[in-house]
Amino acid sequence: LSPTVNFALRISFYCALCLVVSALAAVACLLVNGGRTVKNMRIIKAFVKTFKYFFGLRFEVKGLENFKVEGPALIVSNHQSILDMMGLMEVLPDNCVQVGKKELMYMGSVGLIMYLGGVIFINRKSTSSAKMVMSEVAKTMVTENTKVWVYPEGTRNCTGDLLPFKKGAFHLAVQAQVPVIPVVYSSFTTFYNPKTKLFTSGKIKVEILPPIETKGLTSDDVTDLSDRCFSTMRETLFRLSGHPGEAKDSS
Ligand SMILES: CCCCCCCC/C=C\CCCCCCCC(=O)SCCNC(=O)CCNC(=O)[C@H](O)C(C)(C)COP(=O)(O)OP(=O)(O)OC[C@H]1O[C@@H](n2cnc3c(N)ncnc32)[C@H](O)[C@@H]1OP(=O)(O)O
Ligand SMILES: CCCCCCCCCCCCCCCC(=O)OC[C@@H](O)COP(=O)(O)O
Repeated sequence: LSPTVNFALRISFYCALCLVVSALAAVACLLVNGGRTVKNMRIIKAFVKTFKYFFGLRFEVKGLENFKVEGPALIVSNHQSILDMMGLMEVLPDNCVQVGKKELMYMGSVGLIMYLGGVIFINRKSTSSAKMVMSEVAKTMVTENTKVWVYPEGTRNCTGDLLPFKKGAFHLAVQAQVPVIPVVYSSFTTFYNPKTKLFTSGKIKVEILPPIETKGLTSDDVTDLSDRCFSTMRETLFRLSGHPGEAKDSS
């Protein structure tokens, strides 16, 4: 098979798997929990955790104990590909919902399963409405004791580096006065590259970093908090991906 055909087949298979399994999982969620609730994430996680075996992907996870903070927290991680849903579900703590773009809601059964799992949809094209939704989330995550997972790059990026962070996630953490827990996935570039049509089996290193406290911080500290997270995550990304040189060059 030519690499292009092989890539197309594997990606199509991934999408088909997501669509079919989402439909099955939606039935399970409705039967068990009856509607939209973060409790459904446990069911979704159990299904998605089997996907890695179809693609020969292995996860090596470090730092899971850093999720064991009492109460709500904001989790931020790097976003490389639609394949990230496997890595997300590999480590997802209980009572945790994700922030996603609203377009995802219209992906058939995949949109339905996200809705049932409690995913918070934002309109990226309207900063003011996205900010409003996220301020609301800052309140509910405290009263309902949930964790929130945000991809602060705001879009997929499979270059082996990080895009500059959007601020919304860090405003959210400061408004809710909850700790920020960074999670870093090693670069996919050795086994997955949509530009060169590469998609083979591979190993992904995942590291959950220690929580960064935000108690007492105000909106004036958001940029600083975001910059701190960015530099620790970028360093970790290069270390996990085995490019220690790049970490030095980039200062
Ligand atoms: C069973 C099988 C199933 C198979 C299938 C699997 C299903 C699995 C189920 C479930 C998994 C679900 C997985 C979902 C995955 C989704 C992934 C995505 O969709 S990633 C895209 C969306 N995510 C984001 O975009 C990040 C969040 N974005 C932000 O936070 C942005 O900041 C945003 C949208 C709020 C604004 O973006 P701006 O482009 O306008 O950029 P800015 O620079 O950040 O903001 C502009 C100004 O507004 C201020 N600002 C932002 N937020 C603020 C706030 N809350 N309060 C006050 N000021 C704020 C900022 O400080 C900035 O101002 P100054 O430049 O600093 O002066
Ligand atoms: C109506 C039928 C539509 C068919 C859809 C095919 C199903 C595809 C399944 C893939 C499911 C994986 C979930 C993907 C979540 C994700 O990773 O979204 C990417 C966006 O966050 C980032 O936005 P951007 O990079 O800016 O497009």
